[in-house]
Amino acid sequence: MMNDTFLRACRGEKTDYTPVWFMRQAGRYLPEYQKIRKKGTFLDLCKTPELAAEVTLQPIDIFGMDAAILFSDILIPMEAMNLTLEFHEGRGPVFPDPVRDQQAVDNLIVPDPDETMPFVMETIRILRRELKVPLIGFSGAPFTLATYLIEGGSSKVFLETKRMMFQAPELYDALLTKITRCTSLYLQAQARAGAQALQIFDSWAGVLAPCDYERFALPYVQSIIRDLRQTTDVPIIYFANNGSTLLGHTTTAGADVLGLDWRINIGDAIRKVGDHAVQGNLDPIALFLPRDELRQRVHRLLDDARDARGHIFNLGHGILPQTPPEQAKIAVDAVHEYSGKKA
Ligand SMILES: Cc1c2[nH]c(c1CCC(=O)O)Cc1[nH]c(c(CCC(=O)O)c1C)Cc1[nH]c(c(CCC(=O)O)c1C)Cc1[nH]c(c(C)c1CCC(=O)O)C2
Repeated sequence: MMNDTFLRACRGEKTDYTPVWFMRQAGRYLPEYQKIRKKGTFLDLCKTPELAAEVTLQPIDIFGMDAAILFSDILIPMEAMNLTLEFHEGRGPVFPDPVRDQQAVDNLIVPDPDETMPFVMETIRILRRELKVPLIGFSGAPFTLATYLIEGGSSKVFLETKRMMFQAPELYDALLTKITRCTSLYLQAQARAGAQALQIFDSWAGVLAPCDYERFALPYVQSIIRDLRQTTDVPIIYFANNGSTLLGHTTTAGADVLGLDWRINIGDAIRKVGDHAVQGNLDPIALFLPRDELRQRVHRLLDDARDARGHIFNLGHGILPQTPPEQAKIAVDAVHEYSGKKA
């Protein structure tokens, strides 16, 4: 029997209880992950379907989340676009050749996802055979992906990205248009392979002024979602991190579900986003609260979200590597018990 509570909540249908999963739920806070990760590099793990599937399943088996998220990374398709991608321990992703001029944009290809990323599609097929909860596929949003390409890795102030927007808007648009096409095809391929929902991560949307978000980030997300609506009916989740001041815009992205970070009260957000389902939004560091306070936090969040047209409990951003696994368990159980899941 398939547990479809998560998919029903995405579509705004009534559910017996509130479904829960955590962004970055497969990862370094789990000793079980560390054990497999030790055998090779992060990119090797992403590209080995049996192992990627195994680490995807770990949090489901350990904590009983209501959805699984494919183990991969938003930057994997950037490699397929013809870029060199490295992960440096302690520093995160690095693109040694940043994309900052016309020639670098011309060098990018729009890859066939089935040919260039067969390991992703194979991981999805393995997972669909093994899972009893829905599988979420994902991508980065074009703006967020572009920041890594233009900056050459992670950034704090995004000077090079904003400089390109403001001083070379045509170059910026050419780059974003290629990333958008790649992402659209990549998500469609994930749905064809068996992904049952798709999440678009816009991790850096919140660094933009609303007028720049509207011009330089939102149209590309809208374009991807329009394409997806032509080819698949899986629910689409759009997570614009640090985006509570952008809700007037993000509601026009075309998604079924809006992901929320923790900087806004979820009840206030629900009043603003009308007929969308919402996903979120516990501060990931609230998982470090003493047990009873953590449980109370979870209860309060569920109370605040009671008028939602669909609520998927999640963190407001990814779970931190330092999180004690037993604290994740307390939160998942609290969501299930308080929202009425039968044992
Ligand atoms: C911005 C971003 C990235 N990747 C991702 C985002 C968007 C979400 C967010 O905002 O957090 C998305 C992502 N990355 C990973 C997943 C797997 C699925 C899951 O959520 O469990 C997902 C959905 C695995 C990962 N992606 C990465 C790891 C750690 C790799 C390791 O094991 O050493 C994992 C498990 C590496 C990664 N990947 C990225 C960074 C900045 C880093 C290094 C920083 C860090 O260490 O947290 C880019």
